[in-house]
Amino acid sequence: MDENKSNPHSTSTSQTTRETADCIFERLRFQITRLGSATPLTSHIFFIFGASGDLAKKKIYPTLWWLYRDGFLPERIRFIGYARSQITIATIFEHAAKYMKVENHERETFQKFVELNSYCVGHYDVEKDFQHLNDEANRLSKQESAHRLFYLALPPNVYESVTELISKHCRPKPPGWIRLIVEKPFGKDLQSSNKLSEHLSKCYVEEEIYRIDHYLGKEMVQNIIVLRFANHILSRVWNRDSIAAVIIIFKEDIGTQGRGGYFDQFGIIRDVIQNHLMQILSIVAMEKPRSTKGEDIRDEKVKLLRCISPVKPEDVVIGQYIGDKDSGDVEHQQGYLDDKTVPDNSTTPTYAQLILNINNERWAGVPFILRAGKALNEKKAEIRIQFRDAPGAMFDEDIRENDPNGRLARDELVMRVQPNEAIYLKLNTKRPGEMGFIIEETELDLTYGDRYQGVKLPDAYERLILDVFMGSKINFVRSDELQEAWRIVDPILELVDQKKLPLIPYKFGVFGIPEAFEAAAKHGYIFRGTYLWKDERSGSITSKEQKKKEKNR
Ligand SMILES: NC(=O)C1=CN([C@@H]2O[C@H](COP(=O)(O)OP(=O)(O)OC[C@H]3O[C@@H](n4cnc5c(N)ncnc54)[C@H](OP(=O)(O)O)[C@@H]3O)[C@@H](O)[C@H]2O)C=CC1
Ligand SMILES: O=C1O[C@H](COP(=O)(O)O)[C@@H](O)[C@H](O)[C@H]1O
Repeated sequence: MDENKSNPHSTSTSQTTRETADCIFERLRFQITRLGSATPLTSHIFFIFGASGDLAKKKIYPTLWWLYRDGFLPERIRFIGYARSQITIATIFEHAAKYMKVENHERETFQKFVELNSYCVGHYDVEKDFQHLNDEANRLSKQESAHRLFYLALPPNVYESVTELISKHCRPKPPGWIRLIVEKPFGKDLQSSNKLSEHLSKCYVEEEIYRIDHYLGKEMVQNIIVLRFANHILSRVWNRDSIAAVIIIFKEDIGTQGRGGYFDQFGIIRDVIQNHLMQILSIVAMEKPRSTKGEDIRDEKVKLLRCISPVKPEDVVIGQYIGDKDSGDVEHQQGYLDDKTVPDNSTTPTYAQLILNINNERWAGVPFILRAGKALNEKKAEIRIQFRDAPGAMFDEDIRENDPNGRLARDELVMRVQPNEAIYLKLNTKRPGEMGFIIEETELDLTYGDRYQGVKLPDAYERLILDVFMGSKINFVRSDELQEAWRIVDPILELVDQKKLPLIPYKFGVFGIPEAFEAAAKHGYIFRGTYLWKDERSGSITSKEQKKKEKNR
């Protein structure tokens, strides 16, 4: 018998899930109105520059749709796409369709959203095109003082002219405000980044600029601050006395997939480490901010970055993927240089590991290892805090008998940013049921999918675009943070660009580069390879199933 039918008070799982999600949305909407900055009745215009491009199609249009669908955007809003391509808004929506994930019951709402969108053709450096865009915006919003948000989903070579012409021709009349969302890369090195910052500061005040780093919008990255500063038990051990090493890992199981034109000019250090991983590092290691205000948090991040010396060449390992001709997977047979958008003899790294030292009282001597690679065996991002060995030799005999490594495993706190967000603490326990002290590794586990069933975690772009509407800058990068992050990697980038560091080839689909593991071990990060994550231990999940699950999320 169907229990739900017989009991009017019971709900089906999907109903419960929907209700949980509704409660969360309701709470969020309340927070937004309380913060008041989205001012629901004032007109807003959201401009998407580079509307014909990849990011716009995959992330920006879908995010705007989800925010609109869930009732987070101001009532009076228009969206205007802008690019050089002679296309229509219909074409843009056709291309973005598969990323929008519109459900059948949402069709009517979606249609309303589509009707709020339009597209303007124009160049990125022609004054009259921007004047025309401004006229069009005024006509559509019927208000010259509508608040305006500009998303620059554009390659960096046009940032300067676009930002100048927006400021010159497309500012709203007061009291309308303007907010400019700038995508990374913010420059190519310290010098070009400073030049861009100087240029922006001539046309905009800092409050108007939102430098987006989408990792700052990820649930687990946002949780680091709470985990660290709302748990006394952790704050006592969060230092060099207890922590042996910290490793922040980014892995992708795809290659450049046709984005080689962009990637080859930047490489993995600029693409991922200088921004996403350095941002994570600064939150993991900063001192406690005075408050949760954006400026207080960013002040602490900058202070921390200032304690890091530029990376030394001996602390760097770089690599480039090659095709694995024996692989059954056609994509894995293609190396980086086989990508048609990559120059034939490119030496751009697709894998890098940098080991940093933070010269302050809390962290001196603790290696911070930043590791990122494309075309590896899995997609994963995580932070591992490895604690020091348990002192005293009490279990030595028992370990020698039972453990091939002859030493106790180190405790490790892992924050899995993606996929399947989780926080788990790896610990040693007595193997249950055994007579003696047979020790095995296990975990205290907070897997979000189990603990928070039915809770929808918004996509990083959803949170960040909403932040811009609300005028919250906590999750955006300040110019001095940016400057410090570039300072740390700048000398290494110079050596990489001059081809002065050995580039290690690795096969598409491998776990990583042995030289990087050896360097991490030499600095004190011990990887035993004996621990199995709970799902792997129980055999309940194979990596293919894991992938499938992730794809369906
Ligand atoms: N794609 C992604 O997944 C991510 C992208 N980003 C960042 O977002 C920004 C946009 O990326 P993405 O959408 O991939 O880029 P695209 O290469 O798709 O470029 C976006 C649009 O810019 C215009 N454009 C492209 N090349 C040039 C050029 N040389 N000169 C002038 N205009 C040009 C094109 O529009 P038209 O010709 O119609 O004017 C194009 O549709 C970049 O800064 C990138 O680093 C960040 C994170 C992820
Ligand atoms: O910024 C970038 O990030 C993506 C990875 O983002 P994720 O949210 O899927 O982890 C990366 O593929 C890309 O090269 C880089 O520009």
